[in-house]
Amino acid sequence: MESLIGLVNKIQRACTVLGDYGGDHSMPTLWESLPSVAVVGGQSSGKSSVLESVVGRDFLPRGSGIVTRRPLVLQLHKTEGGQEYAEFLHNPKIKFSDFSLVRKEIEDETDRMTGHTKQISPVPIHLSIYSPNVVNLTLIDLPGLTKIAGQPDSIVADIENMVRSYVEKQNSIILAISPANQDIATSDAMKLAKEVDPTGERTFGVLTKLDLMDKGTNALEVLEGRAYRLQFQWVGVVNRSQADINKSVDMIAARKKEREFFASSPDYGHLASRMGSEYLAKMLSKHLETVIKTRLPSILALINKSIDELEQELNQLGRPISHDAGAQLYTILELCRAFDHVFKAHLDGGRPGGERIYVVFDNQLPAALKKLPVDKHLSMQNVRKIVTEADGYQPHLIAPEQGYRRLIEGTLGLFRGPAEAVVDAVHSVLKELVRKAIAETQELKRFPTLQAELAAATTEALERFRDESRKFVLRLVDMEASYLTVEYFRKLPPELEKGGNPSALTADRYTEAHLRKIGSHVTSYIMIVCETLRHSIPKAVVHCQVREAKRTLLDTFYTQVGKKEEKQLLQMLDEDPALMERRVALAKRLELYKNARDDIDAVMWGK
Ligand SMILES: Nc1nc2c(ncn2[C@@H]2O[C@H](COP(=O)(O)OP(=O)(O)OP(=O)(O)O)[C@@H](O)[C@H]2O)c(=O)[nH]1
Repeated sequence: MESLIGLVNKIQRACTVLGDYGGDHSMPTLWESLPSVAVVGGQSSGKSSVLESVVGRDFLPRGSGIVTRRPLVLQLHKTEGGQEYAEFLHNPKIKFSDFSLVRKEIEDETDRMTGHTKQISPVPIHLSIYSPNVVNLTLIDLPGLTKIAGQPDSIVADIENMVRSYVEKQNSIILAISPANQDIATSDAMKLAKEVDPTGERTFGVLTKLDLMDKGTNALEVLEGRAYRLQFQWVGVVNRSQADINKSVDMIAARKKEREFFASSPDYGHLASRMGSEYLAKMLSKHLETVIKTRLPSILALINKSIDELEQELNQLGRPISHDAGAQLYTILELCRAFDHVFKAHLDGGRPGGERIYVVFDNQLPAALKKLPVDKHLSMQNVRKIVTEADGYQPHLIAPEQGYRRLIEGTLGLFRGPAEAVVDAVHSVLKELVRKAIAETQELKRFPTLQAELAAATTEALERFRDESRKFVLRLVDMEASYLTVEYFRKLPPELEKGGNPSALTADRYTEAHLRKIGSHVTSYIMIVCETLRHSIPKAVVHCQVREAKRTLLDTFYTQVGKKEEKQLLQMLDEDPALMERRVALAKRLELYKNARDDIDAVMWGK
């Protein structure tokens, strides 16, 4: 069975490759749920020394100022034998067996991310060490908490925030390093540990520099848990001094010296079996393994939940665009179809808006027709004027035929206005419905360019339908004026019959009663035409605009799209760049989670 620490190591590496190192809360993070050991302490407290003695190798950068500027995820893999080597995740091809080159690479890789500005970065460096002399363990080396004068406040705050972001996670085991030659009450590590883990249930206290304590004093108060109580026992260590380092005392010698220090110490002899770097490494490894074992089911549950969330969001965003022109054309047509479906639902029902067309026909048109100034046009004065003018110097013989025709033609001209108004009103409704349909078509949301092109194409089509419809309805009005319904007039009582005397007729041809009769005949005729138009205008409008919008709204657009080259098609399917980035990020995160699930499954089934 793969070791549990090995499993977490693997997932951790995948996290870094796929850009999950916590902090970004716009997406589920796996990194934050993985148990790990974070090493914290003030500057010069001995963090690097502890890490090096746990590994048994010199490999960490040294120097003045802030040396650790990026978190270093140090994964130790115990091997059954063979050569010791180190490997960086950012450059897995190189196996370092010279550990001084590892130090150089940590420095270079830190600079690659932060430049030479000496800034800090939360993006971790991953270093794996394979050796028969290590225990399986993952440690995260963090920048030293520092209050040293001369360093900018912003960096001090940045470091503190970064370190805190690591140790405040409930899955983090805190390895708090404090130097024994300093009052524990002033230890930076313990201050932070107390803040994020007040009950001390995930803090391991490590006391360094026991050899540097003033003669006659000892650290038993701390090591025996009386000065600062933690759930786990304190571990004391003795690392190489600066002088040892300068003299290149190797790690094997240093560990031996450390063992001897405790074994021979009158103060710490009774604690010797649980002191020193080797003990610390074994104890941490065991603890980490236990923590991982208990957390694994909840990590798996989190992974499954996150996979669902990520897949759901990815589905909403839609698949990425294919590079094949045929597939692109297909996608565009599918999107148009989706739009057309929504648009038709607005017109035919199911979605609101179509009923407004009926309102135009049922309210707006009758109201406009009612308001027409027919009475004014057929006023006595106007009737007289038109009738007398119509016959010129020749009096009409039987009936004022020309007068009738002119009066009717003139009045019917009034109907052009309401007819055009209906066309425009329906055009506005259709335009609005198209706008709504574009906005409501979920599938189109990610394609702003296609949306704009669809809007332009539909506007152009609707304008064409409107122009056609306008011509049609005006022609309906003109038709009424061109040829009158003769039956109506034939049914009127003949003028002659009334008086039976043509001279009497000529005499009263301009009398008020006669003119009023003409006006009333024309009015009745106009009312009949009005009733006809009230029905035929909506029919014409539906035929030319509404039915056409339903049948052929996108026909011209389809023809144009069919002629486009691959590049132009791709342009039409331009997506919002933020959305594309999001899709890529989600896909990467999903890959991470799926792989992690497979890895965990493999380990659990392998048990
Ligand atoms: N004598 C003695 N010196 C130690 C011990 N631990 C660390 N030192 C020395 O203390 C100095 C600082 O140790 P580091 O391990 O570099 O401390 P650090 O916390 O990593 O320091 P920064 O990375 O600068 O934050 C070095 O000169 C070490 O040799 C110890 O247990 N005994």
